[in-house]
Amino acid sequence: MTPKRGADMSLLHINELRLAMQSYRKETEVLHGISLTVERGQIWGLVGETGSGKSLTGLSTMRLVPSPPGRYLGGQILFEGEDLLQADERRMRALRGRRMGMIFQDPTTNLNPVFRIGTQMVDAALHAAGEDPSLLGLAPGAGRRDMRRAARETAIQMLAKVGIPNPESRIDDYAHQFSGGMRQRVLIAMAMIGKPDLLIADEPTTALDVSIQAQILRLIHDLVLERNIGCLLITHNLGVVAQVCTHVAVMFRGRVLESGPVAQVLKQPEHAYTRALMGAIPTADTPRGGLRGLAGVDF
Ligand SMILES: Nc1ncnc2c1ncn2[C@@H]1O[C@H](COP(=O)(O)OP(=O)(O)OP(=O)(O)O)[C@@H](O)[C@H]1O
Repeated sequence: MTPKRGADMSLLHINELRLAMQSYRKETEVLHGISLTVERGQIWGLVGETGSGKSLTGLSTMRLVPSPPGRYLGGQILFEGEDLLQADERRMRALRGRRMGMIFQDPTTNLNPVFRIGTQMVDAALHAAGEDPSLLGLAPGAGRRDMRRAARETAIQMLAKVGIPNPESRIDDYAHQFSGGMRQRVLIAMAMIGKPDLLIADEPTTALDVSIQAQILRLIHDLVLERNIGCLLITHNLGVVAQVCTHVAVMFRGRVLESGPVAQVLKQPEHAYTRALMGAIPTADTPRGGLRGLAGVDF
């Protein structure tokens, strides 16, 4: 389907998105009209406490919320003007891995333990290239074998890019042979191999040691800006937002409370909830046990 041009050609424009989830005998609205616009070169932090709807917003963008239990009640998800709520599964499969990449919290659940890293990356690169050899730097008419070879070459380059030492030999290792931080780098390489225009990262560093977290966030930041793509970074940690994001949307109970450039929102938060989240960022001066909890606070 050719996207309709005109109305909104932002990279991603989520417009008044409403989603309900069915759970035992009852349907509950969980996203109450989310609006958000992501342009190239922007890293949007989606921040908020657990259950505020961050992951469902990210998953909706990739149309990965299963239905049932999910049901969209209204709104649009415009990807370069094409409404993904109207797209069929075939169209979404073509977009995922090619135009959109996703990184999840726990790399172990997203890397298949049975296959070598290289096999999974080559498959991802071939999926992204589809029938078009030029996407792997090959001339038209290149055969499957040439495409495989080029895909492996691309995978090695991508592993080098995300900082895996000796990628020519490490590509033939299995996921369990990598440390947690290295696995997350491999997952980033896999998400980026199809040269996506939009990257969605859901708590990509939560499972990692603090020292490794900063490196991985820096890597995502640099890749997004270098390739001039857009990124949605889902986190419950406003400190992460302050570290790498250009923009932030603060979510609370299925709504965006406030959004805008990070410098602006963090400097002059309009909402008490944002101020409370900021109070939860540890600083060098924070005494042990001195962080304020937000549980039970009603905004
Ligand atoms: N499969 C599901 N069935 C029913 N309700 C769900 C389902 N998945 C999520 N929800 C509900 O939707 C709301 C938003 O969930 P979501 O996972 O998007 O929150 P989140 O902000 O990403 O939280 P977390 O930081 O814990 O991942 C929550 O109230 C959650 O209970």
